[in-house]
Order: sequence, then C-alpha cells, then structure tokens
Amino acid sequence: MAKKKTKTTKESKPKLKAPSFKLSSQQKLVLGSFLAILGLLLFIAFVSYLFTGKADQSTLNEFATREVKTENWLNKTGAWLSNFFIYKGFGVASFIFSGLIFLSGVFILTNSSLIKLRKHWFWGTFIVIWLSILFGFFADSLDTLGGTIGFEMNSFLQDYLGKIGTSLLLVFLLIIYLAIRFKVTADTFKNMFQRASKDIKQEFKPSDEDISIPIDNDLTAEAEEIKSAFDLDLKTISEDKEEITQKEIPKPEPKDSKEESEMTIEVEEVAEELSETDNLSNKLVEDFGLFDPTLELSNYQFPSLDLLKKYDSEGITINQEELEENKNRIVETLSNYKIGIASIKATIGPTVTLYEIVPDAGIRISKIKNLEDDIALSLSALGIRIIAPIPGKGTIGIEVPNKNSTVVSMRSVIASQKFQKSDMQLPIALGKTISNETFVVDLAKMPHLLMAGATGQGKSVGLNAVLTSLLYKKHPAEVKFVLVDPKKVELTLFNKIERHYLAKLPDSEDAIITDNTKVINTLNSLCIEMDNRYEMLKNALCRNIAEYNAKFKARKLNPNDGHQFLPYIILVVDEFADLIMTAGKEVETPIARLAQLARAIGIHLIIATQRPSVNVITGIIKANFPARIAFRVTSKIDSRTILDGSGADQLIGRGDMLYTQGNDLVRIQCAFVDTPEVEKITDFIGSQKAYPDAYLLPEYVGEESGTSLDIDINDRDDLFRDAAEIIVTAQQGSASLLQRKLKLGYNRAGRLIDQLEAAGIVGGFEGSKARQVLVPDLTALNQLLDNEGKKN
Ligand SMILES: Nc1ncnc2c1ncn2[C@@H]1O[C@H](COP(=O)(O)OP(=O)(O)OP(=O)(O)O)[C@@H](O)[C@H]1O
Repeated sequence: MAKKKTKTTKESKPKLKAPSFKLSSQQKLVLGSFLAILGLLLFIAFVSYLFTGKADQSTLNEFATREVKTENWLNKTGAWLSNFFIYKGFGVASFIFSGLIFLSGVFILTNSSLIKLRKHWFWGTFIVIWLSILFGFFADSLDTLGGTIGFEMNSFLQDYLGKIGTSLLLVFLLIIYLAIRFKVTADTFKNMFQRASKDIKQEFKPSDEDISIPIDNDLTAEAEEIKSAFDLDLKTISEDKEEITQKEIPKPEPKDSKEESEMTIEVEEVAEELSETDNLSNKLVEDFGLFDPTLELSNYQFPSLDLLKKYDSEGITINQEELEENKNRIVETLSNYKIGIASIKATIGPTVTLYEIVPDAGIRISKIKNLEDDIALSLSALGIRIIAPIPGKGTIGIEVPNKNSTVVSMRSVIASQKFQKSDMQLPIALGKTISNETFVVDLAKMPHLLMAGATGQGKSVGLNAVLTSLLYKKHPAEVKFVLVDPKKVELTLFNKIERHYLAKLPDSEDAIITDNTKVINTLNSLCIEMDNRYEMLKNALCRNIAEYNAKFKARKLNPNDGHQFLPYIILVVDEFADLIMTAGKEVETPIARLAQLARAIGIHLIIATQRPSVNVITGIIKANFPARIAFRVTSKIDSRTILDGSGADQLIGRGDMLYTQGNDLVRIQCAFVDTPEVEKITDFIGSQKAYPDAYLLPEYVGEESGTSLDIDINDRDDLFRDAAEIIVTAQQGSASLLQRKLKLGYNRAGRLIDQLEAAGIVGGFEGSKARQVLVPDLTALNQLLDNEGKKN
C-alpha cells in the first residue's frame, strides 16, 4: 500500500508543475489561443495607453458606470489593464508582459518545450524589473516610463546606493543578462562596434527604422526569442514583429567597388577540435600547471662555475717570432719542392696554428698531397697535419703545433655563451677549435659517440669533459648515466652521484659496472628498456623522446597507463676493447642493436677504446657510430680505423683531437678537467638530497637458462668435471669463480655454467645473484655423473 501511495504522489508531482502536459488537444487550443489573444489585447491596450492614458486617468474610478466613456482602443478594460500594468506596475516595460503572455499562448498551441517558456518568463521578468528601475530614473519627467514599482524600487536603491551606485548596479545587471542569456563575451562587443561603425559609414539615414527607443530594442530581443521559439512556424503571427527583427539582421546589399574595398573580412578563428583527453589534459594543466619532472628534487642546485679551476696559461698569446719563423720554414720547404706560394695566412689556436696557403696558379693539389710526409719531415715538428685542400676553401692548410700550448679549461668552455645559451637536448662542450671558438655539440644528434686514442692522450679527460658538460646542464631527472668501467678506477668518482644521476640493474650493489658479466646483463637490460620505451612512444603516438616528454609534461599521457617522464640514458663504456675481447658477440650484438635503434627513445652510447683495431671497432659498430673522436693514435692504420682517414696519428696528444660527425674533420683542443675538479663537482652534487635509489633498469633474465638445457653430454667441455667439482666444493654457482680457478675466459666459463645447468648441477639464472648449487657434495656429484655415464 505504502508503495502505491508513493507512486501516486510521484505521478502527481509533474501534474502540479506542468498542468498543460495533461491538457487535451482541445483544451490546449482553447488555452493557447486565449493567452495569445490576451497578449495581443494587452499589447494593443498598452500601445493605446501611450496616447490615451492621460485622458483616461480620471475615468478609471468609474469603471462600473457605463456612461463614462474612455478613449483607450479597448475601452474600459483596456484603460484599466494598461493603467494597472503601466502606471501602477512596471511602466512601459510591461509591454514585455504582453509579449510573454502571447508567447505562452503560442507555446501551448505549438506544444513547445515548457522549460524554454519558463526561461523566457524568468529572463523576461528580469528585464522588466531592470527596465522599470532604469526608467524610474526619469520618473520626474515621464512618470509612466518606470511605473510605480519602478519609481519605488529606484528611490529605494538610490537611498542606499545613490544615483551612481544605482546606475552601476544597472550596468552590472545588464552585463549579467547579456552574458548569461545571450552568451555575450567581450569579443562580441568589439565585433558589434566594428560592424556598427561600418554601418554608420555606409549610410546614415534618419529614417523611421533608425529611431529606436530602448523599449523597442528590448522588444526586439523578445521578438527574436519568440521567433526562435516558434521555429518560424507561425509566420503570420511573427510578421507583426518582423519589421523590428529585421533591423537586427544585416541584409546582403549590393555594394559598389569602393565600399567593397573598405570592407574588411572577418576571419573567424576555428578552434581545433579537442578530444576528450585534450580537454582533460588542458584542465589538469590549468589546475596544476605543466608536469615538472624536477619536482622531486626541486631544491637541486646545479654545480657552480667556481668548482672548476682557472688556469694562468689560458688565453692565446701571439708569439710573433714563432709565427715568422714557421712561415719562413713553410715557404722555404715548399720552394724546395718547387711549390710557389701566392699568399699565406695564420690562425692561432690553443695548441696549433693553422697556416693557410694559396699556392701559385698551376700548382696541382695532388702534388702537395703526395709530398705531405716530406713537408712534415722538412718542417721537423711533431704534430704537423697537412690538409690539402681545406674543404670548402680551396686553400691548403698546414697545422703546426705552438711551442707553448694553452690549456683550454673546462671552466672557460662551460662559461661560454655558446654552451650556456644552447638549447640542445644534450649539449656537450668538447673544447675549442683551431680558431679558438668553443665547440659545442649535441649528443642527442650524434647520436652515439666513439672515442679512441692511445693511452695517455686524453681519452679519460675527454670522457670527463663530456660527463661534466651534462652535469652542468641537465637536472638529475632529465639524464641518467650507465657507467661501465672495466679499468675500475676511471669513473669511480661518479659513485657519489649514484642516486642522482646513475642507472643500474635492480639488485646490483654498485651502479658503476666493472664486471664484464654484468655488462652483458646491463646491455640486454638496456635493450629491454629500449623496447619498453618504443612501446610507450607507440602508445602515445610520438616519434621521439622529446615529443613524448613534451606530451607527458602537458599531462596528455596518463601515468596510470604506464606512462612516465623518460630521462635520457647515456651509456658510457670506458674501455671497450677489453669488453669485446672477453665477451665478443654477446656484447657486440646488444651494442649494435642499441646503436641502431636507440636514438629516438633517448638512449645514447659513448664508447671509448685504447685499441682502435678492426677487431674491436668492428664494421657493425663503426657503421652505427657516425660521430667519432680521435685522440692521438700510434699508427696510420689506427687512425684509418677510427676516422676512415689519416690524421689522428699526427696529433700531438694531451687532448689534441679530431672530431668528425660524418664528413668534415674538426681539430679541437679538448677541454681539460682534472680529477680534483670532477671530485668537487660530484661531492657538491652528492651532498644534496637524492632520489631514494639509482634509476632502475628493467630486470634481465639471461637466455642461457632456456637454451642450455639441450646441451649434448658428449659436447661437454674437457674441463666440465673440474668445473663441477669446483662449483660443488665452493657451493657457489658463478662463472667468475670458474674463470679465476681454471684461468678461463668469460665465454668458456659461461659455457661451462650452461653445461652444469643442463646436467642439473646448478640452478637457473637468477639475475645478478649467483646460481643455486643443486648438488650438496662431491659424493653426490660423483654419483650423478656416474649415473649419467651408465645411461649413455
Ligand atoms: N685536454 C687536455 N688538456 C691538457 N692536458 C691534457 C688534456 N687531456 C689529457 N691531458 C694530459 O694527458 C694526461 C693523460 O690523459 P688521460 O688520463 O685522459 O689519458 P687516457 O687517454 O685516458 O689514458 P688511459 O687510456 O691510459 O687512461 C692527463 O693527465 C693530462 O696531463
């Protein structure tokens, strides 16, 4: 029962709210037309009141006396109603009521949405009140304008707000009305004024159409509303008001050419369609701003320039005597070979001076090229390099080392405008060129760097210069280093910034990798990271890391979908020769894969080697490392291996280097950064708040566990039994143990471990941990191996 009751009340509710819903069609017709006619009658009465109101005033009290005639077009009722609405009510604004009543009738007749009608009533009443207050201002001169209510409201407001306050309140109410009702914005006004001024220019006819008193304007608005409500169905009815509405609609008129030239075309800006995610991300950016990857270490301070040393011997000093001497020797030497010189020009660099020679007409360049060695010998100086011709110049260059070379300090290159103002993704200040310009390159564009040079020629300093450059320019959130240092001493200083800048495998203790086994795991892990990143880029529809990160910062990528800000990862291998000698293909394959594919996803490799021989820098490696740095090497062949040409063998060492990124060779004096300087920088960074851990690379589980199981017993290594005994005795399943005890290379030890796993002596690969030994002691081992023998 109770249920029923609630049902009935529920049903009755809309009835109360909108009785017209339940009207029959006939009732609707009756009520609708009644209201429409009433509206019209009121309108007529009101119009008449404007002319006859005064005259009829005295007759109102004698409504019941039929003899007393009134002048209103609708006689007594018209006079009474219009007096009630206009004089006692809201003044001329009451016209709007007539419109609203008429509109209600039309709505009922046409079965239109009553919600819309309610809106018309609400805003209509709003504007009636607004107008009557406005007209109340002029009640002194024209008392009918604002009506009694308008007058009273106006005087009430003026008592409290004064004339100015009331006017401003009216302006504000009008703004509310326009903004909410007609969605007017500041731009609309601008356009309206522009159009109006154009119209005024075009024609200014003082015709009837232009005479508009405020009331007309408001009626216009209402009339438009009426039109829209009818959907233009009831043409006949709206014809009454058409004249008024048409004023608002600009008619396309034929214009002469002069007018056309004055006409400016208004280009509407079409906003790009935003997707749902765009809207969401825009809102997020509005609320929280762009995503800031540095937020976690927001107080991080970049190292200051003071941490770097200044050198006394900095700055080029021109030794006129030396210049003259060298010039004479060059001219003399060349004349010995019957090469005349038309002109000679010197450019003094930090370590070498370049003499640019224009030979006499008719001298063949190839002749000079062939005499390269002889000329160098005659000039009898170490480090002479002849460039014949200088690419793009048509001159011949002879580089002669300066007697007193100047140190290019890291401080000077870091402080340079070129570096400080660079907007490169990974700027590296390598040093200074022969014309003493700071040389800055973008590692992201290289995209990988191969460094070679004989021992003691400045490779480690060069690597430190690269790392220092990045530390001075990149926040810990933006770049991570994977450091491989088989020499175990060169990069140890960077341990201090492990939790800021280094990346490592999960579970590994040290971030700097010194063990070759771990290098393979790390490289493979980087390949997984690369694949993961490609997947993320693909899902985000981005082509490279820069686009991806920009999108992430704009909060267009949802972290819940696995997206995150991606730091650049830079793999630095200090001694590649050692690595490739011991691990061979196992290292070469992932390195080549990374080099080929990793550029787009922000993994860059820097590989340094002392031995630039072809078995270290293999074809596949070379093909993927277009950017190369050569420090001094001992032979022409080595130079050719690195640079595909000679030159590196003629360098003078101590950071003198050649850089190529494809074609041109640039001679650069590498910036010098000393170990104490690096220590100061890493101390400075290390003493600051860090991330809880180093950047963790994805875990890599070696493939050997899967493939090794089908190793044939007969193919076992000769040392299999010895290896098994060592492992079981030590109860430690590690390849490095075998390497040490049996004096084996990494590859062979690894193979033995695979065979031991296949035989069930050691467990599967467990990342960086040693494998589990499954045989408890030697007796059990002997038993196991004997049983195996019997089976076969
Ligand atoms: N850019 C430079 N400016 C001035 N001197 C330099 C520069 N680079 C290197 N040197 C000098 O050369 C020495 C050896 O440099 P570095 O340790 O970098 O050589 P290396 O090539 O790394 O040798 P190794 O391969 O044996 O480690 C430095 O101690 C320094 O005195």
